[in-house]
This record gives sequence, C-alpha cells and structure tokens, in this order.
Amino acid sequence: MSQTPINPEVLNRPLVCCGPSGTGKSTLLNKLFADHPGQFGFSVSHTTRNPRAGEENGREYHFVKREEFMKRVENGEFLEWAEFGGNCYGTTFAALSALYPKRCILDIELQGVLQLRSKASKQSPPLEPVYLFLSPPTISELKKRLSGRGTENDSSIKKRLNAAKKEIEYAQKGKHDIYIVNSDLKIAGEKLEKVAMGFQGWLECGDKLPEFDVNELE
Ligand SMILES: Nc1ncnc2c1ncn2[C@@H]1O[C@H](COP(=O)(O)OP(=O)(O)OP(=O)(O)O)[C@@H](O)[C@H]1O
Repeated sequence: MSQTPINPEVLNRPLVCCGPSGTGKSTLLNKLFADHPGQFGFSVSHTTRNPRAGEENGREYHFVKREEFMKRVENGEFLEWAEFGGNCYGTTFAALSALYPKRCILDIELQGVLQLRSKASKQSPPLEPVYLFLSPPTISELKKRLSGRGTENDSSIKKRLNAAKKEIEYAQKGKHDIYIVNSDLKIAGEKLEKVAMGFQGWLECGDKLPEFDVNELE
C-alpha cells in the first residue's frame, strides 16, 4: 500500500475501537502494532482484582485495593470504569496521558464508550476521540468466529452475543465516526491502518454498516 502523508493533528486523538467480541479487533490491532512498532500505545488500566502469576504492577494493570479505586472514582480520575465479576476495572485519564507521544488506542466496550463520550469534551484540553466501529460482515459469521476461536464456553458465547446485540444496536444509531467491516482481513487491515495512522482520506475510507437483524443474536 502506498504511503500517503500522515496528518499529525489526528494522532493526538485517541482511537477508540469498538465492536462485538469475535469481530476481529485483536487480530486487526495486533497486525497494526506489528507493522508500526512504537507508534501506538495501549493504556494500563486499574483493577481491584488480584494479580495473576507473572503479572507485574504497572505493566498489565495498576493493581489497587477497592478503597483506593473508589477514591479515584470519586476524584473523577477515570475516563471509564466498570465492574465485572466482582472486580472493578477502569482507565484513568493519567494512564492515557502517559502514552504521549504515541497514539492512544482504546479497545473498550459499550459501557466505557458511553462514559468516555460524556467525559471527553469536559477535559482541559478536551479529548477528541475518534470512534471506530469494527463490524462483522454478518451475524452468522460473527457466531462462527466466536465459536471457531475455541476460547469460550457456551455460556460465555451467549453473554458475548447478548453484548453484541447492544453494541450493534448502538452502532445502528450512526454514533461512530467510522465503520470498517471485517470481511476480508487484508482489506479491513489496510483501512484500519489508514485510520490509525491518519493517512490522507482516513475519515472517508470507512464502509457502510451492513443491515443486521439483531434478533438473530437472541
Ligand atoms: N476477516 C476475518 N476472516 C475470518 N476470520 C477472522 C477474521 N478476522 C478475525 N478472524 C478470526 O475471528 C476470531 C475472533 O477474532 P478476535 O479474537 O481478533 O476478535 P475480537 O474482536 O478481538 O474479540 P474479543 O473482543 O473477544 O477479544 C479469531 O479466531 C480470528 O482468527
């Protein structure tokens, strides 16, 4: 792919990658990071869960006690946070700033996106995230990828498909800046690269969101 000039302004804008579990976000992002080493940063989240073997404080997560986490919530330090399975997880604004001058990439779920939307513009200077929706080509393909990955049991797949319904319903409202349909991996990867690198035409290179019948996710 020929390299067109990078627009430096856009690299200050966090790129928020949304999309149902199983769409191919990790696959596409890992390829992007491998092709552009040192260009992008993933923020280190805070969590109240205990570290697993081999995890290091400040590397995989900032491990904190619930009391400290909640104090940070009260202080308004989180751009997004949520509780899963009895533990809290969240991204602080400080964790985002620490990535500078690398472009910040966030892979967050709908709950986080909604919080970020309400908080980003209130920051000083305001954060101007680019919201990207990575879409599966069809619902049957999404189901195939989720089960084909072999990482989830039936109950986990069910939970993910329920969440996918909400993600897609939100996407259908047209709230994202760009939609990329991950049908052909190579084509989707090139589009993601264009958006993430801020290459000329990045804002116009997206796809039309496919027509989905979300009832197929029930
Ligand atoms: N374009 C594609 N064509 C066919 N298979 C794909 C494509 N993109 C990804 N996959 C496969 O789909 C599965 C799900 O991909 P991946 O794990 O990257 O999804 P994800 O969106 O990051 O999910 P999660 O949010 O659960 O981490 C993987 O097995 C991956 O190899």
